[in-house]
Amino acid sequence: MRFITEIKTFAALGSGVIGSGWVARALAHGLDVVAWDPAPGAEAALRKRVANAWGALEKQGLAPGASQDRLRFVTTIEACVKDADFIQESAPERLELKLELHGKISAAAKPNALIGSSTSGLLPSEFYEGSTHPERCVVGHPFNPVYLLPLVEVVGGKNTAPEAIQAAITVYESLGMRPLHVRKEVPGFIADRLLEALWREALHLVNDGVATTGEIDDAIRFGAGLRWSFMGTFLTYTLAGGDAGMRHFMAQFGPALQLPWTYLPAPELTDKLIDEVVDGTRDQLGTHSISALERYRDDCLLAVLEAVKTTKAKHGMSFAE
Ligand SMILES: NC(=O)C1=CN([C@@H]2O[C@H](COP(=O)(O)OP(=O)(O)OC[C@H]3O[C@@H](n4cnc5c(N)ncnc54)[C@H](O)[C@@H]3O)[C@@H](O)[C@H]2O)C=CC1
Ligand SMILES: C[N+](C)(C)CC(=O)CC(=O)[O-]
Repeated sequence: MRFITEIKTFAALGSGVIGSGWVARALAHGLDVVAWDPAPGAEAALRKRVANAWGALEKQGLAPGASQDRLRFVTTIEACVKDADFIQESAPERLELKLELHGKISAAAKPNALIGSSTSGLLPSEFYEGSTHPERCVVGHPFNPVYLLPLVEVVGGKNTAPEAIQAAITVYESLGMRPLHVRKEVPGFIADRLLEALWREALHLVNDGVATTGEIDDAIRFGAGLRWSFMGTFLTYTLAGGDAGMRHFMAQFGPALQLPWTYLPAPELTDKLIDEVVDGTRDQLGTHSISALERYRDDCLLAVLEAVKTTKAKHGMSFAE
């Protein structure tokens, strides 16, 4: 089967935080977008989110013909997918819901149109179980905000054709993304395994009264967060080993891994902990609205992306390296 990789029409099912991010990215790349979401008021909410992202996308550079007017909102799954060249599902993270939804999506879609799911960690072999032509079904796990962050984890299930993985990578690249093929189908894939470990420890620190949510965020944003935008943990720690590199680093800091610094199992989400986290982040928000902070975040990300791109070029590297 030849899967469609030159896409003109992008279908988005589910238009919450992530679905609307996909819609904004696809529109900015000059595609026609058809969207469906069953919630009352979903179309207005989607158009508002896309409008809030558009300023950042204009600064980054729109493809010729890109326009918010090329978004069409429809009222059925079938109308959303029947003419689509590529389909991206961003529905709630519930296995039963995705299983049922993908049965309907895949039955109505063109047989060679690729189907991607934004799931953060559910297994494609499970939720594509009842799909028609499951060989074209993949996970394309993006990162928020989808319209700016390049990473997309591409994961196949037991029925996914290797050519479909390659074809999905081609499509995501055409949308300006940096696909990472997760070769083994494991819950949480790669990135969320890492992010969730950090998140668990952060919740323990709040629960144990060690730090507020704001202090924990400061511990990230003024330290490791700055270097993570251009260098990952393994290479960073190689440099931290000095001239002897990772071998010296392992000898010096490896034994500390045996000390009980981290808990890993998540704390119980008691009402008290939830209140502390919510109150802490409310203090951090201050008088800023979510959409104002989204625009601030987008401007910061554009600045970081541009700085990393320019600096890599100075060192003879491409952005994707
Ligand atoms: N929020 C995040 O940071 C990230 C979320 N994801 C994944 O993206 C997917 C969507 O998550 P969010 O956008 O955060 O959720 P959300 O709650 O913001 O949006 C979900 C949307 O799905 C709609 N919906 C409800 N039932 C539906 C159905 N049967 N079919 C289609 N749509 C339906 C809702 O009306 C809502 O607009 C999930 O699989 C999640 O794991 C992936 C990366 C990051
Ligand atoms: C919280 N989350 C697991 C849904 C986050 C992601 O999947 C990726 C992200 O954007 O951090």
